[in-house]
This record gives sequence, structure tokens and C-alpha cells, in this order.
Amino acid sequence: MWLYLVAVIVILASVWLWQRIDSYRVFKKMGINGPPPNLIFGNFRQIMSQPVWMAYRKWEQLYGKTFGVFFLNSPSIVTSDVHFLQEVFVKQFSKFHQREIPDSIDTEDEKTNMVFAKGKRWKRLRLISNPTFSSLKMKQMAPLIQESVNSFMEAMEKRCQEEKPFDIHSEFQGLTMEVIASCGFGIELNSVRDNTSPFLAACCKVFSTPLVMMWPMFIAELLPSLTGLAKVMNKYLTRKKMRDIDALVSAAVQSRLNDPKSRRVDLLQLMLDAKTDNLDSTVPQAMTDSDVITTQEGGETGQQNDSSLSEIQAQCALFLFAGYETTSTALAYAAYHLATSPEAQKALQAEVDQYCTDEGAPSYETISKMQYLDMFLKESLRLHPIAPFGPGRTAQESSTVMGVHIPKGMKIRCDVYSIHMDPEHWGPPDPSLFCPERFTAERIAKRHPMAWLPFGAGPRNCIGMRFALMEAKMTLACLVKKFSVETCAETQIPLVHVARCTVQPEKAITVRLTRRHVVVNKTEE
Ligand code: HEM
Repeated sequence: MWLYLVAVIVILASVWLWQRIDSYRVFKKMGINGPPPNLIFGNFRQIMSQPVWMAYRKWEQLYGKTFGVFFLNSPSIVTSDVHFLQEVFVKQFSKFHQREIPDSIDTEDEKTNMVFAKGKRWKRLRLISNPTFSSLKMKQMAPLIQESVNSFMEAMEKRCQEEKPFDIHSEFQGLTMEVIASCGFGIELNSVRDNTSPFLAACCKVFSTPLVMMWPMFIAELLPSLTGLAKVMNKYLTRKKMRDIDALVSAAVQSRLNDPKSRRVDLLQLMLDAKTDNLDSTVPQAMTDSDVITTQEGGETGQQNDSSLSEIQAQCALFLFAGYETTSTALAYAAYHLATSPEAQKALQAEVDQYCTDEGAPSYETISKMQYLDMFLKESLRLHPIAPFGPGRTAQESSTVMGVHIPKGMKIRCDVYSIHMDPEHWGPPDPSLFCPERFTAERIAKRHPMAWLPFGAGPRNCIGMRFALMEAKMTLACLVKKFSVETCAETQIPLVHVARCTVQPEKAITVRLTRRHVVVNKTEE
């Protein structure tokens, strides 16, 4: 009896071992090199023992621009080859329209937001949301952002008067929370600054990521037969975490629907106005590259229904999450470069003095004219891509990319840091140096379009890019118009990155503000 039992265990273990070793041959069969995986964890432990971008950069030097790694069980191609990425993100998008997401997430659940949605559902959500982020809508929303920037400047005034170093990152967090509360849901500014605001409490709950939230992902990866259970667990934990914010968004939706006088131009209203029923009927059966690419342009109209209402709620909650931390961190990195690159700060101030002649935050039209501001921000985002793990895709069918056969289900991860530091795209000067002049029109024209990826690329890029850039530009222009940002003994130089939900500065961005005395040149066209 015992002998039989031992024999069965040995046979099962051998089958498991053989399957595992065989699954690790996947890259060899494709002709792709990569770091040798551990039998149980794949390359997961190497990836977790250091910031992932450092692991990628090391492997890129050892194995070339395209290599294979195993996140626990799942194989992923990691690449910094811009030609390969252009195929995946743009040219063959219909085969790679899905982001690479853990199996524990139920992509069809109506509460699952656009980031994790799949296929036609993603396309419908994107079509509904695209018009909300068009240039025209940004222009209409600009006054709300200007209002928040003006109240942020009052806080900066106090900081300057105090003459003490302070953490400008946390000030930016207050600003971006106000902006997204106001532009997202019409929530009054004062209620956000108030620490007892239920809005703030609900947001804090969403932003905290306790380890327990990762369990479903580990279960689905290590024991694929328990994926169903992992999905149920994930749904339960996510709904629990989102309960308060869902209730707030739902109340805001109901009040808009019940009281037509409460209309205002904000993300929630624009989403409610983008009616969805007819969109369903416009989604074609087959998803071709060209029809998916048209999702960039905007959506059509139709009738509202209950199911889309709850989907809209989920998207609005997502915008809150996506719009807060990313933009405040982008501003914090930009402030670091204002302080540590005085020449670039002077050049920016010269441009601001020329264009921003009115009191208060500049208008949408004014910031659109300011080229150096655009170059400054883009260079800061190149050196500090805040969401470098965002741009990834999963093959929805097998295909051939740059001569490599990609099987269905293969994940493609983008090595954003290596691309952003590649002298082939960015030199000279040395890509590790801050130099906004890399973004002159002539240099951009000569560069591969996939060389700058802070917002991802292709039809599934960041939908909020225009919104984030507008907010960041208005804030920076206003800040340097009145003050110079300076380093102090507490400023961490060079700054160190750490991976949290996004890639954050390890320490506070501590700076000092000094008042400028400017003779304003009234030359604005
Ligand atoms: C500096 C600020 C921001 C950065 C660096 C950033 C970065 C990114 C990146 C890298 C992606 C993945 C793109 C891809 O897969 O190709 C993404 C997706 C997304 N972002 Fe942003 N983001 C920012 C601000 C915002 C804002 C303000 C919003 C909304 C208010 C937003 C909403 C989204 C959404 C909804 C997606 C998913 C799009 C889809 O799957 O179709 N982001 N973002």
C-alpha cells in the first residue's frame, strides 16, 4: 500500500517537474535568451530583490534588447526594441489590445474598469470615455484647474513667507487631489482641504495597498487550477476597498441625474453625456487594427442604461485614482529639476514672463503656446517615467513580430527605463543628464516615436495624458512666475526612485522658495 502511494507521489511529482521544465523551454523554442529561471519562482525573486527596472537594465546588457523572463509561472517577453514595440502597440494592435494583467482579475465584471477591461468591452469603455478627454473638453475644464492652481499658489505664498524648506511633493498631492475632486466629481475644494472630509477618507482607503490584495494574484499564478477562487477573492477584496468611493461616486451620479441644475463641465458630467447604448451596436464583430485605432478620435452617442451607469461609476473612480498620484509625482520630479538645474529654470522663467502676463493661473491657450515648458516637462518625464510598468500587452492570438513567433497568451512587457536611457535615441549629451533641448521640434522629428513612453503608446495609451499635462503645465508656469525653486541641505541629490503603486522619489522633495522680482514684459499675443 505505502509502496503504491510513494509510487503515485513520485509519478505526480515527475509529471509536474517535466511540465515545469518544459514550460521553461518556451523562450529557447522562440530563439530568445534570458536569465535562467528558478524551478518554482521563475525569475520572480531576482525581480523582487531590486527595483524591477534595474533588473531589466542588467538583463538587457547581458541578453540584448529583447529577452524572456518568468514572473512565477508566466513567461513574459521584455523588450526595449522600439521597432518591436511599434509592431505590438500600434501596427498589430488588434492582436495585442489586452494589457498584461493577472489572471485573478475578472475582466468581464461590470465593476472592472477600463485599465483591466478586455476586447469589445474595453473598446466600448474607451469610446465612451475618449470624448471626455478631447482638446475641446480640456479647454472647457481648464477654468476648474486654474481655480485649484490659484488656491495652491496661496499655500506657496505662505511657504515662501515662512522662509523654511518644505516638502513640495506633498503640496502637489493636495493640489492634484483638489483638481481631480473638482474636475472629476464637482466636489468643493474646501471639503478636500478639510482632513475630516469623507472624500479624502475614501481616497486614502483606495490608495492603500495591503499585502492581502496580492494573494489572489499569487494563488492564480502558482496554482492555476484555483484561478476561479482567486477571481472571487479578488472581487471581494476590491469591492471592499472601493465601497466608500463607490458610494460617493454613486451619490454624485444620482444627484446629477435627479437635478438638471447641478450640471457642470467635469469628467462625471462628460461621461454621463457620452451615451452608450448606440455604441454597443457600433462595435464591429471583428476588431481590426484600423477600427481599433479610430477609438483615439472619440465616440458616438446613444441612450443611457443602468449597466452603463455602473460602468461609468467604475471609470470615474478609476480617474480619481489615476489622476491623483501620477500627476503629483510628475510635478514633484519637475520641481526637483527646477531646483537642481538653475539654467533651465531661468529659461523657463523667461518664457513664462513673456507669455503669462495676466494675474493667476495661465489659460489653456497660453500654456499651449509655451514650447520650453513643454520641453521641460517632457524631459523630466523621460528621466522619471512614473508608471513604467503600465505599458504591457498580452497576445490575443499567435502572431509574428520582427521574425519571432509569438504564441497566444504571451505577455510583452516594455522596458521603459532602458529606452529612455538609450544614447541611440537620446544622446548627446549623456542621457542621464537633464536637458530639455532634447525636445526641440527638429530632434523630435528625427527620433523614433516609441522612444518616449511615459504615457505608453498606441490606441491603449494613457487616456488622461492631455489632462495631466495641462494641470502640470499650469502649475509649473504659475510657480516659476512668482518664485524660484531652490535646493537646500535636505534635498536628496541625486534623487533615488522606489517602486510603490507608481515609481516615487524615495524621500520627500525638500526645496525652498524665493520670491522673484520681475518686470513683466507685456508682449503676449
Ligand atoms: C503624469 C501623469 C500620468 C502618467 C505618467 C500616466 C501614465 C499612464 C501609463 C503609462 C498608462 C499605460 C499606457 C499603455 O498601456 O500604453 C496609463 C493608462 C491609463 N491612464 Fe494614465 N497617466 C497619468 C495620468 C492620468 C490621468 C490624469 C488619468 C485620468 C484622469 C489617467 C487615466 C488612465 C487610464 C484610464 C488608463 C488606461 C487606458 C486604457 O486601458 O485604455 N492617467 N497611464
